[in-house]
Amino acid sequence: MIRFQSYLELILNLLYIVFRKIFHKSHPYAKSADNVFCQTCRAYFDFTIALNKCVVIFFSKQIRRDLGPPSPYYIIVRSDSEAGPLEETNDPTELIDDREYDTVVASAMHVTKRIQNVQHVAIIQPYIKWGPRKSATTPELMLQEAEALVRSLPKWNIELSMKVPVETLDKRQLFGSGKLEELKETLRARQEAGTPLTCVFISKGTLSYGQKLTLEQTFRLPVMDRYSIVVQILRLHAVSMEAKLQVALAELPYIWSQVKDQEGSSKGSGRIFLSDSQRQMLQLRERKLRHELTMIRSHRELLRNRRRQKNFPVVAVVGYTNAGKTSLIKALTEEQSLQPRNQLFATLDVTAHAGLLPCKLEVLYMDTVGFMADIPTGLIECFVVTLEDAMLADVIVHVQDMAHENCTEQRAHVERTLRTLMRNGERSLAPERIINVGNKVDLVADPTAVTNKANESSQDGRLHLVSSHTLHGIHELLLEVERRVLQVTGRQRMVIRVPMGGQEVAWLYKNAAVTETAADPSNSERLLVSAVITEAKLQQFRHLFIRNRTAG
Ligand SMILES: Nc1nc2c(ncn2[C@@H]2O[C@H](COP(=O)(O)OP(=O)(O)OP(=O)(O)O)[C@@H](O)[C@H]2O)c(=O)[nH]1
Ligand SMILES: [Mg+2]
Repeated sequence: MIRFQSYLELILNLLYIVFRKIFHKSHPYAKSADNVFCQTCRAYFDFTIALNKCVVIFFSKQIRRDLGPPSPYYIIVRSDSEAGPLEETNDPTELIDDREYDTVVASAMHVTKRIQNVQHVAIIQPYIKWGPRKSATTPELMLQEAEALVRSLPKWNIELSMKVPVETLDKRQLFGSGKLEELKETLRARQEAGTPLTCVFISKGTLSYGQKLTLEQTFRLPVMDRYSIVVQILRLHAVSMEAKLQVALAELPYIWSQVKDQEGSSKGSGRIFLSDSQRQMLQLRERKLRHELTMIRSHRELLRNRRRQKNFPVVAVVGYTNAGKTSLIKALTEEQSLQPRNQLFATLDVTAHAGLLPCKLEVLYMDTVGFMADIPTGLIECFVVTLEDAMLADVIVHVQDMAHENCTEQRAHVERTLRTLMRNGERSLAPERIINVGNKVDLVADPTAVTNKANESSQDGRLHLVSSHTLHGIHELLLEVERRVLQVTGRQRMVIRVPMGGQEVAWLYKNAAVTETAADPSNSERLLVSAVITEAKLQQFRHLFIRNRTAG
């Protein structure tokens, strides 16, 4: 493979092109930029992205030999902005079933299509013992969360879990030599005692290429970090094409960071070495994925506008993964098709579910992807598209798992993430838009003590205790949702007296949520219509009917 050693070499090559342009205008081998494969030459072009988005394509040594003339390289330089229209991906499934990509991702992340295969996992939870970078959570809870992640993958068995103190998580070697030898011995002893191990899960956001290489060489087992385990779970749970494409996009920053680490590391090569054509494939893949997701985003926008037109108030249900968001929506809407699962990241698609408030106003509840601490932002960013809908909701219900030991930390993490998301969004995180819900109280021995503690640390008002299983507190929560929806959307409940059989009733049915009609006991020609109506619609009603009537 040929690489430019210096700018001087590049300049010489550019001069060479000019020279060729003048004297040899149409060389048969000089193909246009994006033409990666040259059939005529029966060989490949090496290509790379270099210097200011310039795509530089040049022939390999082999081709130069075939070409004969003593010229150095043929290069074609073209700026990215000149690139032709993006190849349309008519069938996005091609992006999901791509064998060439599968090889790359399997070697970079150990992520595999054979998720359903049995795995025997050893979990190692590194934690910083003291200092400013010490986690607010205990090592025991961190390990529990790591175990819950592995349990979310069916047929993945936890054979061993350990907590290991470290000074810092960023050293080139995660564990010191002594500790590493100790861990190697523990794993070896387990294997010899008959416990098969197929991989080691180091519960750290992302391991650098160097860290992973050392660990794999020492343990002689594939090593995974949180990012790759979460991607594995997301792959398993992604149902819609949108979710699948988002997961696919979430994998790319990880692969690139490993490649970058590898290039920067003096240690060995070859493990996830990417050929130039594989790099090109990844770049093209990223463009296609972004293109597809942009189309999905505009489709979402369309749906959002339609919903707005229909004037349904929207209530987004957000929270830490496994807190019970799907279960709560099921309890609020009584929709039987919803399937809560005791798995992390069970829900990957934002879905809307219609429900009735006690005043009979129809609202849409949006189920969302759960949050989780220590997940690199690159992974979450891909799901921001789906969360955008949630952030535009009228009211946000933040569900918390009261039975979880780490409830307070989980709550703080979700609040932090919401604030970040809001910063980029159109709407502010005003306290009246947030309802805090403490779920799973049926599992808590002393709910009052838990509530008092939670309310003390709460920034956004009181916590509503519910159980999505026993339905305890659900009616009170519905009343609270109703109060907030009416407040935030400027709706009011009213009883309007209208003529029996007049146009007014039809108009109200069309433009407001009519909850009840009854004959007026004091006037047999009148009807009492109870409705929930926005201020704007009320003005319109007055303008259309009351003013006209007065004028008449
Ligand atoms: N005991 C009890 N279990 C609950 C309650 N609410 C939810 N669960 C259980 O908690 C687990 C997770 O529930 P889900 O509703 O899937 O949680 P989620 O927040 O939607 O999870 P993700 O979509 O994975 O982020 C399931 O096993 C539920 O049965 C509750 O009020 N009481
Ligand atoms: Mg869910």
